[in-house]
Amino acid sequence: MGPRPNIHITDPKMIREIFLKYDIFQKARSPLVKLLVTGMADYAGEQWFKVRKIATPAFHHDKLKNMLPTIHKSCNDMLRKWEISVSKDESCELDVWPHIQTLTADVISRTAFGSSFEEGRKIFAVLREQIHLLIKLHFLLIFQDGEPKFEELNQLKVVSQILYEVLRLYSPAPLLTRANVKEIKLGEIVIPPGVLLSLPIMLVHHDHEYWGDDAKKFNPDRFSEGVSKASKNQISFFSFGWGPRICIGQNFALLESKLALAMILQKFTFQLSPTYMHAPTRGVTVYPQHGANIILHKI
Ligand code: HEM
Repeated sequence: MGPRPNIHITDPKMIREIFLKYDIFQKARSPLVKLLVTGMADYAGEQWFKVRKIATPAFHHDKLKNMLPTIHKSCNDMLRKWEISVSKDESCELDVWPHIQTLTADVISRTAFGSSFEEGRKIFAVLREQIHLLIKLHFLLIFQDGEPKFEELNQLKVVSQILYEVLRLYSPAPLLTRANVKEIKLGEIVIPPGVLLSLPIMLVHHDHEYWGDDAKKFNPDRFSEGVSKASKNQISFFSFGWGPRICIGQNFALLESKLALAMILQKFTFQLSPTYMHAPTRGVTVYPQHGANIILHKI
């Protein structure tokens, strides 16, 4: 679309090269996204390097561990509301999508503002522009294949596998874009400067060549030996991007999702509502167009 040539790159080797040469293949965003997202995710060169260096310790394992009680509080608030909803009949139908959106916003404001001012200031500088990225706890979409297999879910390993499989099938960012700042050879192709390169996560994530015959199926087992062994090619999964500019918040997002899911499953069982319509669509991120209606049963 438009006057700029745009090449879709689906070859994992080329995708890897684009992510590694991040100073040549720079992030390219539409003016609309630029309006919504400013900050580290949009910086390049020296400016990016400095901010990333400052922000990285805020996402260190120990820091995340300390955030756990805060995330726990936010999850509890959500679950309390669900308990009130089911209290009369021991079950009820609920569109949980707005609840999940509130949870992600709540966790971010508590973790960013609730910690010491200095720390909060640093984290918030990073998080401010990323709130939209947080609205992506897509675990409910796992129901697309019928009944969920939740019996084994008391093990966090299984929860991780489920989260990765949901991120594979419904990557919140379905496509990443780059533009090269100078002429460069990519594989056998010479690319003049300014060409748009689209990295279609959704296409690569659904490709039979890398994921096998069941590529379109929900099968968390494929992640049983970790992300790198889940597909035939090391870089076939890149919901969080890849390389030096990989998502800084990925462990934060996974921690929050795991905890939320584990807590929900301790208090509720659920089934898909007959009114649920499976129609994931793309806004700023991929989201369930008609909400996520489920029937909750209190345990
Ligand atoms: C499921 C949740 C998330 C997904 C799928 C996701 C996805 C991504 C992706 C694909 C990128 C790379 C974009 C590119 O290369 O063009 C990215 C970068 C980034 N993400 Fe996330 N993200 C998530 C959660 C978060 C959270 C929770 C935070 C902050 C707390 C965050 C902060 C960032 C930042 C700051 C960058 C830019 C990093 C850099 O340029 O060095 N993300 N994210």
